[in-house]
Amino acid sequence: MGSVKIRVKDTNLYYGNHHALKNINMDIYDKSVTALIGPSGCGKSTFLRCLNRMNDLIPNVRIDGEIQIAGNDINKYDVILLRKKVGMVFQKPNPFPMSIYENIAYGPRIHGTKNRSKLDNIVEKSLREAALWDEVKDRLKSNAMGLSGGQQQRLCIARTIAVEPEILLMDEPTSALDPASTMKIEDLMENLKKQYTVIIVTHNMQQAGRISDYAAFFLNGEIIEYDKTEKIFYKPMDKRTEDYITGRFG
Ligand SMILES: Nc1ncnc2c1ncn2[C@@H]1O[C@H](COP(=O)(O)OP(=O)(O)OP(=O)(O)O)[C@@H](O)[C@H]1O
Repeated sequence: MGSVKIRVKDTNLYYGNHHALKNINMDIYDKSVTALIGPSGCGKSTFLRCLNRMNDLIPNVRIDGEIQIAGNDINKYDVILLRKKVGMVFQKPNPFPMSIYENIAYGPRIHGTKNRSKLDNIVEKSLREAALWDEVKDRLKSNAMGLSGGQQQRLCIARTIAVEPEILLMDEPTSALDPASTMKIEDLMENLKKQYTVIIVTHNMQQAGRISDYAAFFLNGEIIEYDKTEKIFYKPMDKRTEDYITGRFG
């Protein structure tokens, strides 16, 4: 377990009049996987989007409180740099309609790396870290849209890693994938957490149990319980957590 990487203080979020996140306080640890769990509509994705200020793009959103990364208020960052530091992988793989190589090289180029051999190195390193290199090394020039869904999702992970983030946000990254691809991504998480702070939204309780170190149970915009995953799963303090974990609702 690492030190506190993200500190969320007294955070509320409103979509117009709808109070979607209620007084969230949470320390998220470096070099570990934190799972956000809870029934549909409880605010997990909204919370994830707070961490890289993606909610700023949605009209009529109001956020108060403070979120710090390594002690610094995220509102004080340049938003482009914040999103480089805090990468995001979405539910549906969304590769760019260009070659596998270009998908990975795109971000580093935008951030100023022009040298071809440096880019080659970044592409190889990122694809290796995302456990995709061996499958694609002979067809880096092929269009990424020709990859399988599971390969596309690992490509999206590689693309995120390529700009050297510190934090990886994953919003149900395996829910559109078959079981074999899901296992590959779960295996990958073990390695990713050695380098990054990983935060994952998942509806799959087995998955949360297998891959996360910490779990936060959300309900109606509140965090009901947040602790080591073992504790949340085997000795929850709150009856509502227990009911959710054991499948009584949600
Ligand atoms: N752009 C938006 N505008 C208005 N309300 C929104 C918006 N996005 C989400 N909401 C509302 O905020 C609440 C929380 O939604 P959110 O998507 O964060 O939940 P979730 O826990 O991620 O759900 P799911 O598990 O179904 O993805 C819901 O009531 C939802 O309808």
